[in-house]
Amino acid sequence: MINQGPVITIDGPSGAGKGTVSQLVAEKLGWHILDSGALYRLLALAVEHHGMSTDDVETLKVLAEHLDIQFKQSEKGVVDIVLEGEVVTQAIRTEEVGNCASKLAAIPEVREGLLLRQRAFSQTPGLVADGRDMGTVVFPDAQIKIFLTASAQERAQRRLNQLQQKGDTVNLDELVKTIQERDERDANRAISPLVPAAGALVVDSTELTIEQVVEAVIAEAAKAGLV
Ligand SMILES: Nc1ncnc2c1ncn2[C@@H]1O[C@H](COP(=O)(O)OP(=O)(O)OP(=O)(O)O)[C@@H](O)[C@H]1O
Ligand SMILES: Nc1ccn([C@@H]2O[C@H](COP(=O)(O)O)[C@@H](O)[C@H]2O)c(=O)n1
Repeated sequence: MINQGPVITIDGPSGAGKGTVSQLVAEKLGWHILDSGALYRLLALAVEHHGMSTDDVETLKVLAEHLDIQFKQSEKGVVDIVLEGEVVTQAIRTEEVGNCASKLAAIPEVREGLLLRQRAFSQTPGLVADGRDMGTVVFPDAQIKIFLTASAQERAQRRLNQLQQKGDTVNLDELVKTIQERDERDANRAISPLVPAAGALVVDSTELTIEQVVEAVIAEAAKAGLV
């Protein structure tokens, strides 16, 4: 595998803060970012848009390899996620799409189809990659590996706040249940299960602020001589 520059991997369960922390660390370091969960979510949305069956795994693999996806820097400084010409930045963030993504993510052909696309994000000056198997499978040679977690209750509360800010009506108990179901599926699947990579620093953010988690990651990068 050719790694173009150093890689920091941030894996962990849903709502642990991976995306938020990855974004801030990447901004501080001036590095690229890979939101690998977005790729699984985009595939789930494409499967739904095309009314495809998830039984035909070879066709799913081809779709994963060739899906027309763009991450476009918009004028407002945010990244627009574009699927087959349509901006789907918000549409991929629902719990429903997350669940479909998690079901597709258990199919080996889907993971194979996305593997090289994910590795292609590794470019100089460096990459912060967030997901479930970044440190174990996609970037096993990464210089820094973080496993970011938090209690299911805290993660559900964070998700609730996030959804309420968008004006969605949600129920905390239902969110805890869906989050636990997704964790269970992600951690127990036969291929690339969600586990801390060997040598990963495990950070439990239940009692930490976002800034404290970012500092912990930057401190690791500094220890390794990356900053
Ligand atoms: N340490 C923290 N303290 C409080 N809130 C946090 C913390 N970390 C993240 N959050 C908030 O929790 C919510 C979920 O965070 P985020 O989307 O980054 O999680 P994630 O791990 O990437 O989730 P997913 O895997 O489902 O995409 C966001 O609203 C974020 O601002
Ligand atoms: N490296 C990854 C990233 C994600 N997944 C699966 O996709 C689902 C959605 O991911 P989010 O991070 O956007 O919530 C997730 O539940 C995983 O099933 C994955 O398998 N590997």
